[in-house]
Amino acid sequence: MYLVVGWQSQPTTRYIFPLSAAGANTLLTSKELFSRILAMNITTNELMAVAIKRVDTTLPLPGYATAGSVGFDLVCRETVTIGPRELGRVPGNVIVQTPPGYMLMLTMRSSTAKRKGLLMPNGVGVIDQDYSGEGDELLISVYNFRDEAVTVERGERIAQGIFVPVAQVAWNEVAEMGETRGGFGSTGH
Ligand SMILES: O=c1ccn([C@H]2C[C@H](O)[C@@H](COP(=O)(O)OP(=O)(O)OP(=O)(O)O)O2)c(=O)[nH]1
Repeated sequence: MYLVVGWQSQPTTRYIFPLSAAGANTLLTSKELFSRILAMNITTNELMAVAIKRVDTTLPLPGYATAGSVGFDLVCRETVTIGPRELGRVPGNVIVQTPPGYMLMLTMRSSTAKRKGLLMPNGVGVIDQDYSGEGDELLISVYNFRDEAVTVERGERIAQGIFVPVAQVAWNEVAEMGETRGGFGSTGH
């Protein structure tokens, strides 16, 4: 038996407490609930420890620019020139052990397209949990959409990494699915 507690202002937030641990048919007072939440160490500023290795230790670790930043800015390890309308790869200087339950997503910083004329040709970079061996430096894929060459300097920050909760699933194959809901604008403007 479980008790699910949610807040209306944040409908996606759910804390689930097995009541059996407290005894069947036991209702918790709000004070007891809050002490359990605190005991679960759910805080907004608790940081997860993640193993990281720098390839070039003379460059700084990637960092969060502000207290509220969700992406950490990668620091480019080498100066790389990308020809007009060409693809390139810029080494991000770090190897990261992404924790179980997460993926590491790489995206461009929003300023990069205008400042450098570079896009990420793969849309977002998906960094697997097992891309964490000695040779597995994060690489930033880039596409130079301008008609002149562009140079990314060593130490420059063009991309960011974001840890995102993910799941692998076990397929449950079925013969039929339910009603379609449409898509691609089927609900109107
Ligand atoms: O922007 C990126 C995208 C990927 N990778 C690394 C980490 C990732 O775990 C690995 C493989 O990426 P992905 O699976 O997207 O590429 P693939 O083309 O399927 O290659 P592979 O066959 O090696 O999986 O390459 C990067 O460093 N930067």
